Amino acid sequence: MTPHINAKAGDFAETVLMPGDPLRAKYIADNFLQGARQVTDVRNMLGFTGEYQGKRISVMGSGMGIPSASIYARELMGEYGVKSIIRVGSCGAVSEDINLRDLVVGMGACTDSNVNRVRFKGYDYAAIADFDLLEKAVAAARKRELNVRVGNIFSADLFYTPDTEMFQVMAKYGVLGVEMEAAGLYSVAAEMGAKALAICTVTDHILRGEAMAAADRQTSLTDMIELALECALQED
Ligand SMILES: O=P(O)(O)O[C@H]1O[C@H](CO)[C@@H](O)[C@H]1O
Ligand SMILES: O=c1cc[nH]c(=O)[nH]1
Repeated sequence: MTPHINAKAGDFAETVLMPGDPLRAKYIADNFLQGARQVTDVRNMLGFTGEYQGKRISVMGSGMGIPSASIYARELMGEYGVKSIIRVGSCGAVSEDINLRDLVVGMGACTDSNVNRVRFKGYDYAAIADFDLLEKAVAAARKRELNVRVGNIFSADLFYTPDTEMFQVMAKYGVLGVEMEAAGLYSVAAEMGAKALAICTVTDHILRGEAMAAADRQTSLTDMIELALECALQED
């Protein structure tokens, strides 16, 4: 057990899907995994392990923001033998050519958080996805003819930022989506010698003020979850 996870040794599979919302973790376990059982519930940050097409896979919530996600990723990779974490999140778009329901794969993650400078002795750490996972996700998306975009995302500390002009800067620099965890998840994985990838569904367009309707949200999340599971299937 760790301070934040009360699973037993061996309860987690080596590959974990990680949404921010613990209830999305339960939804994935209930609807996509066979024989899933709950393995942790500290602070209601639920985690489950089951099977997908015969392969053992886990799913656990990360909470919102880099500090929360970093705790769970660190404990899973450090104490439970987890080798790959695939984030399945939501994000907001800032570019004209990104639309609701698009899937965004975070090849890299910019951030306004200071955590990676703390880790990296004040220098700028380039937070990048594991290339092997990235390749698998892109190949699986092509096979499924999913509309995925691959590139930089931005992991923000503040959901309600006072600096809204920054959204225009992000758009100019080609940021595909704004979310709150990937830049921390990528550096924890690097620190632990493990693999991480963030896949996000565009659930709102920040500059256009659009938000996905509930029915659309369900279908698009399904595309993202199945894509992540397809990647997870190919992990060792
Ligand atoms: O839908 P999830 O995975 O929680 O991701 C996004 O949603 C939350 C903010 O509403 C943040 O965690 C952000 O990263
Ligand atoms: O962090 C997030 C997630 C979804 N939409 C946003 O605007 N920000």
